[in-house]
Amino acid sequence: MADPNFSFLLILPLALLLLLLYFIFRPRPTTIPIKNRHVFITGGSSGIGLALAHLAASEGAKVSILALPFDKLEEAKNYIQLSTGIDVAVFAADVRDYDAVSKAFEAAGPIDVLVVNQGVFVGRELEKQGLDEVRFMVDVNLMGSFNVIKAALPGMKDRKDRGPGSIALMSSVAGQAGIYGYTAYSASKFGLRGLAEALQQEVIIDDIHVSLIFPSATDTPGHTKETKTRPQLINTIMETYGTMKAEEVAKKALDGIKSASFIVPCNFVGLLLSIATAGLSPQRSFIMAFVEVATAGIIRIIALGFQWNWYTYIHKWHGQNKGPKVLVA
Ligand SMILES: NC(=O)C1=CN([C@@H]2O[C@H](COP(=O)(O)OP(=O)(O)OC[C@H]3O[C@@H](n4cnc5c(N)ncnc54)[C@H](OP(=O)(O)O)[C@@H]3O)[C@@H](O)[C@H]2O)C=CC1
Ligand SMILES: CCCCCCCCCCCCCCCC(=O)[C@@H](N)CO
Repeated sequence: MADPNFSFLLILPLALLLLLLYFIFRPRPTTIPIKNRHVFITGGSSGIGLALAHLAASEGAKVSILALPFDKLEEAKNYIQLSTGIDVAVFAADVRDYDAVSKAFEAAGPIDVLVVNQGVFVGRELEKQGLDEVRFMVDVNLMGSFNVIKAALPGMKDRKDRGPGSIALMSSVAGQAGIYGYTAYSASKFGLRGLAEALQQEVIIDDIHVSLIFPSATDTPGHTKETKTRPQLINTIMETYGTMKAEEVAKKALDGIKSASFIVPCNFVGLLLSIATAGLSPQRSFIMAFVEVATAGIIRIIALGFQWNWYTYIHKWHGQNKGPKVLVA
């Protein structure tokens, strides 16, 4: 049997740490109701956005979706209406066009939950990627999110006695770690994190709660299209981590929004990454804060293990087994 004094010495500091974190963790927990609320989803015509729109409608939300003016928008509306019986409002706009986005929000009326989900991705090494493709990703994923939030925020702030609001941003695990072939995409998604961390401080007094969602690779029309054109090296690296279903990601995302979590991982790898990159992000669960503090060292070792694995792999791919070639004069 362990010496009781020894157990006490071990448990006491942990208990004190838990107590300290309980007093300091901010912002305080809250919950975001979904039933009978107006949930507005950009990029709601396909993949993760469509699955989320369907799930929110089936939980009794009034759902609006925004996407480019293609047939998919009407198809999505009919699909959700047929399977849930809930009427869906659709708005055709390019998130890169602020005026068009603004008009959509004027027509949509007050929003309780805004999900900024639209996104484009073309995996390719920067050297082989044109600046037009780089700009495309930054414009749609990052600037497009600014356009959407700027256009929606005044109406969301004006909500009188409507209960807590939410702004959720769809990032990616490539927005937590830089991944080979994703210089532009990762930059656009890392950008969302700065936006989200600062925005949460600005809108907390309006009872608006920001969530940043980090899906791993997910089986969607956008993903299927991308895997056909991206370099084989990316496909091989990604294969290790598997692919989630859009419905699974939607469930994790909606649960994260409901519990007003700032960081929302969607699978185990995402959870590891969330702890590894906790940094100065808000934390609404003191238990998670405790996990972050208690595992910081070991998580860093695991992260370094991943880097070791990736770099070894990249060198092998280029026909080198022992790391970078050293030029000897
Ligand atoms: N699938 C994956 O592996 C992962 C995806 N993500 C992120 O999840 C989000 C959704 O991705 P996913 O469902 O896979 O993608 P899809 O390509 O299947 O769907 C993207 C959605 O965004 C809309 N969209 C694209 N460009 C614009 C634009 N300029 N203006 C308005 N709407 C636009 C599309 O509309 P339209 O159909 O009209 O073009 C569509 O509704 C993205 O932000 C993506 O970065 C994150 C991690 C992994
Ligand atoms: C401490 C622990 C560290 C764990 C690191 C694990 C890294 C996982 C990499 C998963 C690759 C999925 C990228 C999705 C890119 C994307 O967003 C898609 N749109 C592109 O298809």
